[in-house]
Amino acid sequence: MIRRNRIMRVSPAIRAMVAETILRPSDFIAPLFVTEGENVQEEISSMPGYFRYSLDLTIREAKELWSLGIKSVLLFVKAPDSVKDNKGTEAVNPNGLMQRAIRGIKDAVPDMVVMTDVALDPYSSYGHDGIVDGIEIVNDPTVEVLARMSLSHAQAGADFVAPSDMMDGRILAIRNILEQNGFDKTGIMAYSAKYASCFYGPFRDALDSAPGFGDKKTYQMDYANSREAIKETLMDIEEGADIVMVKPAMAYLDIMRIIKDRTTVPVSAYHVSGEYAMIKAAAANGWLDENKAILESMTSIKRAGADLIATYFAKDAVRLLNA
Ligand SMILES: NCc1[nH]cc(CCC(=O)O)c1CC(=O)O
Ligand SMILES: [Mg+2]
Repeated sequence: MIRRNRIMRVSPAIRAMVAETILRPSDFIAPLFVTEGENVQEEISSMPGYFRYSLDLTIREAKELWSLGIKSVLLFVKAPDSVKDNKGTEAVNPNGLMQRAIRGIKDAVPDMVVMTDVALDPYSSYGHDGIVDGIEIVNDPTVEVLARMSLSHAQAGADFVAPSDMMDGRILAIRNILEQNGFDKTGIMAYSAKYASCFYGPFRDALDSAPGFGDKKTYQMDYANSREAIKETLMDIEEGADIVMVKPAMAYLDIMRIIKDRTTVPVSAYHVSGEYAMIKAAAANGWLDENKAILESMTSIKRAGADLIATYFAKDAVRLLNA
């Protein structure tokens, strides 16, 4: 025997020397769920250990994330039913919860890269990402609202808007409205290859945003497909996306690898709510070691090509890296 592969695995020191994939705090984007009120902290039933926070506590959380070395947050808001409609009225309210949250976080932690979810579902009386006509989610009227929504986030101080809606043409419309209004330093992180996935279930609990009828399969992608992910992603880049995203993560690492190899912009993964819930549930039963599962998952996502990882485990992962 002249080829002894195990030599490179003999000791922790040797393994560290040849490790190809190293996680860093700045790899992570921490999603935050903001709700109305003061001193409100509500645990999400299907996401144990993860909370909706009122703005005051969201700001406290953002400060802590920054102190740990996390450079970016991705904001979602839980809108009360009373402001939901079929037009996205609240989505463009300059004093809406999202707009206040952006200003609050940028005031308190100015260097934090604030990214914002752009889609109508938290504001939709139908729980859909766009405007509903009959049983259809209509594309072009939705794009028009998403563009205005993005502008209002930029005006509030968002560094990146993150359209998660999967309407056609929204990246171009958003880039145009930002340019026309002088926001030439506001970026777009496009959810480009976003699949219609059961793994978003806990997130919809968090925001009370489950679709009231049907599903999202006429706009989000069919998980049977991979080449379509290339088409979607290359088009988003042509339209002006600065970062593209593959979502969910663990069941889509093949897509991540393809997208990484076919593009030259940073690629983000979204390790979604159901992926978080699976690890939490197994760990709670003593069936998985939670910390090990987190590090293995995150390292694998990065190894597959992700430059950035949005994950509810961001804080845990960084604590583990620093431990
Ligand atoms: N468009 C809204 C949106 N933005 C991010 C997620 C899912 C995130 C997660 O599950 O963690 C969703 C839900 C959906 O598309 O139904
Ligand atoms: Mg698209």
